[in-house]
Amino acid sequence: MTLPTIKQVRAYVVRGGGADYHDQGDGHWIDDHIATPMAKYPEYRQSRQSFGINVLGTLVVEIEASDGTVGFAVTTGGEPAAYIVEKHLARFLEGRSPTDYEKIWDQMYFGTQYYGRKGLVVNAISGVDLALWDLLGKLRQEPVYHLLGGAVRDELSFYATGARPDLAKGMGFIGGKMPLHHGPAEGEEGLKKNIQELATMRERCGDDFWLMFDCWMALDLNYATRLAHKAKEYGLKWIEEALSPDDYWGYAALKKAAPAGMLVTTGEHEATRWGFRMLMEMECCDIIQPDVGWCGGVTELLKISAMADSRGVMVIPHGSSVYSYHFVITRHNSPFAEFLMMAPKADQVQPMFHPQLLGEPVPENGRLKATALDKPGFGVELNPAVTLHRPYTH
Ligand SMILES: C[C@H](O)[C@H](O)CC(=O)C(=O)O
Ligand SMILES: [Mg+2]
Repeated sequence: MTLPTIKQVRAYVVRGGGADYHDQGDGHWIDDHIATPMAKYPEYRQSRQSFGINVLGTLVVEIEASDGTVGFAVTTGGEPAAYIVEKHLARFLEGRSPTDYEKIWDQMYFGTQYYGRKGLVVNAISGVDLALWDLLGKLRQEPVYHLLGGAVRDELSFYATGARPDLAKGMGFIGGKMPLHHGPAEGEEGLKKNIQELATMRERCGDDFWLMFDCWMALDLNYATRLAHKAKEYGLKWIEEALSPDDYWGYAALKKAAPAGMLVTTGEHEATRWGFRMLMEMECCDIIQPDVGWCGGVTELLKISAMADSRGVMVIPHGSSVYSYHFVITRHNSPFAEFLMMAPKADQVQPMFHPQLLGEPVPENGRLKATALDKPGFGVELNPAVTLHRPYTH
C-alpha cells in the first residue's frame, strides 16, 4: 500500500504548562523548594523557575501529508527547537514517505551529530519522530500502540508523582513519588526534614503503598547513600535521579551502596541507545526512565527498550503522557507507568499536558484501559484554544 508523502513540516511554540510541564503559575507544588543542582546557590533554592527551568516552553511539530492529513506531537524545546526543526530537520522528511521513519531518524541524528547527540537537539528529533508516528497512525487509521506490536495487557496501572502521595493513594494509584525538598547545601537539618516527610507519608499511606523520592539530579554520592539508608526504615521503594546524568560512575557506586531491596532509578535526562547503553553496561540502575519526548522518540525508545529487556532492566518512561501510554502498553518490561499530578495542589487528576491536548486520556482509579487508546495515531488533537506561534519557516 502506498501512503501519501510528506508535504510540509512546521514547528510552533506554545507557553503555559503542557509538554513543558514545569511552566506553571505561582503556588504550584512543582516549584516549591525542590532540591536541584542549583540549590547550592541560595538565590535559586526556593524556585526552579528562578534559574530558568521553564525557559524553553513547548515545541509543537506538525507534519502534513500530501492528502492533507496532519500528524503532530508536543515536547519541551520551544523556540530553539523550532529553529532546528524548520531549518535543519525538515529537509530529511519533506517529499519522503512517512513509512521511512528509520532512515529519517538516522538522518536527523547523524545530520545534527556535530552539535547534537543529547538535550535540546534530541528533544527536537523526538518531537519530529513522534509527529511522524502520529501521522502514520492517522494515515493507517490505527492507534500507535497497534503499530508497535499491540497491547500485552488489558490496562495500564500508574504511580503518581506529586507532593501528596497520601491523596494519590485515595485516587487509586499504586504508589507516590515525592519531590525531594532539601539537598546537600541544607545540611543535616535538611536531611532530617526529608526523612521526616517520608515518615509522615508512610504513616498516612500505610506499609504497602509504594513511596519514592525524586531527587532531580541534586545530590552527591555520599548524601544519596546516607539518604537511601535512612529512608530504608520507611520502606522507600526507589531513589530516583540522585546524581548528575553525566555521573555514570556515581550511579554505579550508588547502586552497589544502596540498601538491599531499594531500587536505583534514572534516565529521564538521558538520550539515545548510546546513553542508555552506558547506564546499563555500567550497571547504574534497576529501572531506566526515558522521557519519550526527550530520548529520541518512539523509534529510538524501541531500541533502548529491547536492550533493557535483554538485561532484565525495567523501562518506566518519565512523564510523556500519551507517548508513554502507547509504548508502555506494548512492552513486557514496562509493567506500569508514571502519572505526573499537574493539579497545583496535587489533589486531583488533571491531564498531564493540560491545556495543550484535546482527548488526552487520564487514569481512573489509577488505571487506564488499553481500549481508551483506540483512536488513530496517538489519539489526541491540539487544543485550538492555545495560541501557536511559528517563529521560523523554511
Ligand atoms: C518532581 C520532579 O522534580 C520533576 O519535576 C518531575 C520528575 O522528575 C519526574 O516526574 O520524574
Ligand atoms: Mg524524575
